[in-house]
Amino acid sequence: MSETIVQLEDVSVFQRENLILNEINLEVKKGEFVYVIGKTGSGKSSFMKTLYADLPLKQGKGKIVDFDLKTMQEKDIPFLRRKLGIVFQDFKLLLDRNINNNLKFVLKATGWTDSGKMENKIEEVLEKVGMKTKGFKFPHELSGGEQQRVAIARALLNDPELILADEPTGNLDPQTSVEVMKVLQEINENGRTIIMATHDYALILKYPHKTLKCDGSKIFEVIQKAI
Ligand SMILES: Nc1ncnc2c1ncn2[C@@H]1O[C@H](COP(=O)(O)OP(=O)(O)OP(=O)(O)O)[C@@H](O)[C@H]1O
Repeated sequence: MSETIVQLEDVSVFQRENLILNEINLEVKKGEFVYVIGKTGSGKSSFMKTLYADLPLKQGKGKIVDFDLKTMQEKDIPFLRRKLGIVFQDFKLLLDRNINNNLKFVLKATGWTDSGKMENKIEEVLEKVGMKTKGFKFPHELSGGEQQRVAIARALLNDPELILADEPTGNLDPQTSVEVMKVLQEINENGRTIIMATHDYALILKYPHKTLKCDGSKIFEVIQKAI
């Protein structure tokens, strides 16, 4: 029986007092790759934020990688985030240090202390995204696609059970988007669960996966032809 990574029952998503999405019922199993699509302002980011507990779950039931979104407290959030790898559109690398030190910073912040182990882990994740030789470079010395690959490497540092990617190709040209997508695809083929919000229909057609659409305060599965 495959493991459930996300389970939402009758969930509503609010931004302040405004209802953005409601009646969300969803199950994501280990190893799935799921897209979240929808027009600007339809609630994709709000949905993703609910999953990583940036927006509190006020209505409905939600479980994500063993955490109960309804009952979890502020102090539990860092522990949830350690089980997730989060990738944003704007990379969010620290500009004042090189790639190795960006990754080391995250490892130290999440409790790693052994220098040798940290170095091995950094090499391992950079290799996974094809950036093994670039660890000494600063973010501004890398292209957008390379920076996003580093951001994906950073998301892999703590072997997350789920990767949440919010418009990861939003700042990239079509060719670079495909390269970044290939990295995500490979990570998924190695068993990692991925939920990715995107506007990029070309990518969805090229790499078809289960697709959820946000529209009219609802989120529902669509088949390729209907996108
Ligand atoms: N911090 C906030 N405070 C209040 N309202 C917000 C906030 N963030 C988003 N909203 C509102 O919530 C709605 C959904 O926004 P959201 O960012 O989730 O949409 P989206 O589908 O991700 O859009 P985009 O594709 O442009 O990123 C919009 O009406 C937006 O104005």
